Amino acid sequence: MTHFDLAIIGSGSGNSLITPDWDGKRVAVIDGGTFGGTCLNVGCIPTKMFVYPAQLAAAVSDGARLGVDAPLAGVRWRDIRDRIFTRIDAISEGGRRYRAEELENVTLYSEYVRFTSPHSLVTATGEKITADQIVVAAGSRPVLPDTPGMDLPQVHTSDTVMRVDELPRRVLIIGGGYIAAEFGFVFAAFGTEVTVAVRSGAMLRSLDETVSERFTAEAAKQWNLQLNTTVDSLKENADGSVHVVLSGPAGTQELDVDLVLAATGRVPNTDRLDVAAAGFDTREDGRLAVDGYGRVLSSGAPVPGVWALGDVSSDYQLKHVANHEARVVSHNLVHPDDLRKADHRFVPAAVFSSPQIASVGMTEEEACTDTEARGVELALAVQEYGSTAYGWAMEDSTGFVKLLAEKESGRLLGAHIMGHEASMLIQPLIQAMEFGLDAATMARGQYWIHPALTEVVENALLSLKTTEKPGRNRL
Ligand SMILES: Cc1cc2nc3c(=O)[nH]c(=O)nc-3n(C[C@H](O)[C@H](O)[C@H](O)COP(=O)(O)OP(=O)(O)OC[C@H]3O[C@@H](n4cnc5c(N)ncnc54)[C@H](O)[C@@H]3O)c2cc1C
Ligand SMILES: NC(=O)c1ccc[n+]([C@@H]2O[C@H](COP(=O)([O-])OP(=O)(O)OC[C@H]3O[C@@H](n4cnc5c(N)ncnc54)[C@H](O)[C@@H]3O)[C@@H](O)[C@H]2O)c1
Repeated sequence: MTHFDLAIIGSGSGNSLITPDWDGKRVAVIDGGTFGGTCLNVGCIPTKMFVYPAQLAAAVSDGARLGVDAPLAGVRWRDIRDRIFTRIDAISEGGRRYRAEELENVTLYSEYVRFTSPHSLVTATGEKITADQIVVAAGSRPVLPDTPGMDLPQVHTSDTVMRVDELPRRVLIIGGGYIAAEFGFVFAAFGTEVTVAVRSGAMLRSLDETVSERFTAEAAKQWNLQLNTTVDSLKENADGSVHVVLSGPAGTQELDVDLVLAATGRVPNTDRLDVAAAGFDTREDGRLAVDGYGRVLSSGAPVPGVWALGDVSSDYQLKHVANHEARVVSHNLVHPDDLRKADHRFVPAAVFSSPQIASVGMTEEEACTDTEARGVELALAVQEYGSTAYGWAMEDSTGFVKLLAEKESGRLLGAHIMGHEASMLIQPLIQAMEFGLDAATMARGQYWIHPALTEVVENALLSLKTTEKPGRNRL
């Protein structure tokens, strides 16, 4: 039995908890997977490193529309893959080595672990660990549908698909969420024939309805998008390809593909931690239950010295949220008399597909319910990229900014952007929401560079027709 001041389960966002506050104290970092967790190894970072070259390839193909004829000579998948993972694997290994070998007060256990009581753990090889404080940052993992044939080696999840040896000629993606949207774009831009099978009638259904509707329409132009469709079975053909049977509105369809990507959501890793042995509460979807300070709950009450953060417990499976929660827990671990709460009021997210999407705050449906319940009027504006000078330059016909605000106060309730660099355009709107800047002041209280694409945000704010008086001088 080895005792620590702090034990951290998970080296993703959990790794950032080892601040100078812990110098001279005994810390255990426990991770049975690849050091650095999901975002670094199989998530945000490698996907975006594929998305960027995909954008280059797509821009070349799109050039003819603007009078630039530049044929795409080819995409070197292996070179792209190796460049990405040479860089990432070195970062992961460097982080592992630093924790395992260079920090004297830190012990790294490269094993999976489970609870035996609220403050004691046992590793897969039977090593017993106890700690005064434990942080569960064990993340989530992909979940596969129970379709016959899902165990074929040609079936991948986001954990493995980025490392395949060859760019597949034909891909089936199952699911209509974030991962389907991003990988659909990457594969299609690289020249793969992409079929996306979605159970419901639209992609990205968790997002604002206008975004979901318009993105689905754009996706249908780029991929063989099969809506209201289930995958009935997958079978290996003699040539190593996969025979797929789908059921949809047109009846049964059959097709052959070279690779299948299951992008059907992620489940928290709580079930592998035996949290029942520690008496911790879980939510209906399996997440570990925490309070606003990140304290793990047991029968609704915080367990002293046990914390959780990130995908294993959060309402959001997003890295910037896991990072924020890690900062909150990091503070709370060493300031028991001055606990901080996580701020989940305005959590933004972006989907790095084509078109790109970014959103923050309420969807239209949520804003309608919210304003109705509070008896206030809702203001809504949809501003097309194509209505601004930069939109003309791009000959853009799909991008838009949608804003939702309280009519009288001009307080922004939600912002949704689809189009070129949506993830960057949204940042001033996130800032306005977080710092309470009203729409009219935001629109007229500052200069907007002409003719930058940000003018579409300025015009969307002006189009809101809120009735409030701007709080600062008009420019
Ligand atoms: C393909 C993909 C793309 C993504 N893109 C984005 C993006 O662009 N932007 C964004 O904000 N988010 C993105 N995400 C989500 C983001 O990666 C996660 O929200 C984030 O990484 C979660 O961090 P975490 O610290 O909670 O968990 P993780 O980083 O998953 O860390 C958990 C660690 O715990 C270890 N572990 C689990 N169980 C045990 C156990 N019992 N014992 C010991 N160790 C254990 C695991 O091995 C893992 O290393 C993406 C996710 C995926 C899959
Ligand atoms: N850019 C980003 O921030 C980013 C990118 C990728 C992933 N992520 C995070 O990772 C999470 C997981 O991504 P994801 O795309 O796997 O999940 P998701 O929840 O976004 O989408 C899952 C999709 O699979 C469908 N589905 C679920 N079970 C199914 C089944 N049995 N058969 C057919 N379809 C099924 C759902 O209806 C949905 O369309 C995301 O929710 C997101 O939080 C974020």
